[in-house]
Amino acid sequence: MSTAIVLMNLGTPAQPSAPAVRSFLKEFLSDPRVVEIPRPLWLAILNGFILPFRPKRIAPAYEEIWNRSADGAGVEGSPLLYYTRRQAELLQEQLRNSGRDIAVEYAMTYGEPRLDKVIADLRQKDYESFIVFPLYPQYSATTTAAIYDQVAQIFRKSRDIPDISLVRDYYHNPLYIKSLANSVREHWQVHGQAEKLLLSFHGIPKANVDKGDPYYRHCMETARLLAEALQIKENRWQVTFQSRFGKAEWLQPYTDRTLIEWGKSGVKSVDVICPAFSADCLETLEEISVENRANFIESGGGDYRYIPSLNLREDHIKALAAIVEDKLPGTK
Ligand SMILES: C=CC1=C(C)c2cc3[nH]c(cc4nc(cc5[nH]c(cc1n2)c(C)c5CCC(=O)O)C(CCC(=O)O)=C4C)c(C)c3C=C
Ligand SMILES: [Fe+2]
Ligand SMILES: [Fe+2]
Repeated sequence: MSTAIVLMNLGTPAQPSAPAVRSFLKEFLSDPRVVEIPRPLWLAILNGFILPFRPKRIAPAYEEIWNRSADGAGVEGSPLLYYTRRQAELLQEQLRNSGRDIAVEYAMTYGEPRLDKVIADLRQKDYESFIVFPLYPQYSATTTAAIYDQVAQIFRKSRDIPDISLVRDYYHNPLYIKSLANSVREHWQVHGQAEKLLLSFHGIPKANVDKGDPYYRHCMETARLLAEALQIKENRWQVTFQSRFGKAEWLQPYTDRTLIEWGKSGVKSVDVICPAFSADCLETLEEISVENRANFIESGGGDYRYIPSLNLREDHIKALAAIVEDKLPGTK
């Protein structure tokens, strides 16, 4: 039976323009998995207060990061899309090198390429078995479950459903942790070790965790495993949560406030890593590398150094290959 893998990430606007950002945000923020406010109220807020203003404010930030991939490839487009496409190509190569002739494609939860289209194309080519692999190491209903919903929706009307499996999370995978640890050590070799290591995860509303989303636990466990691999003392690292959206309380402590406090209290240097992002994107290249750098330095902090996402690192691709191998028919 021929198996195909579909790597998935969140999605990104087609262009760094206000209309393209608006259509991306409309699709993304209309998903009830992403925002759990009662539908009629939320749609009124989204259409009346968010979509008329946010795209104009965010489009210049997308314009800033467009093309800015860490490997300097200068490929036109969104870094998230670029990295996901290259991750798929490299994962296919990696699997071929270990004797597995498997197709690896990619899709986005919102925007293009769409999962339904990618799966339909693969079925046309006679693939009968699929592994859908969300590139979110830590599970959250806001991200991973949204992909599960799409998979269920795609096959809702099929009589003959293919063999399909999904990767739920991989925050505890030893090769993922090793790859994070290697990236920090390599960064230290070049820049030296900063006074603090900040592990900034994308936030979600606190209420989601209170209602049972395991995301917070997955983030804390990722941090513990990484600190253990790096053998750093507890007072040298801190977990924070970034990208707060709206007025409700999100997971704390917040990245921006922590960096401002550290700046004010005279922290001389900080290394920042974002373990929830398998690829650099707006949230790392702009919010972390630009906005939060300014927060730290303008409040009196010293050196601010961003450690890139795992992106196309060889050890990252090997970790992804090992996770896939565990899911392949006959191996588990
Ligand atoms: C509104 C609620 C949001 C939740 C919940 C959320 C969870 C969440 N998101 C990611 C990963 C990414 N988010 C990205 C951008 C982004 N996220 C939100 C909102 C929520 N995210 C918005 C509105 C945006 C768009 C930018 C903006 O308007 O501020 C991205 C980057 C996309 C890109 O084009 O580069 C990623 C990746 C995770 C992992 C997560 C929960 C765990
Ligand atoms: Fe997000
Ligand atoms: Fe953001």
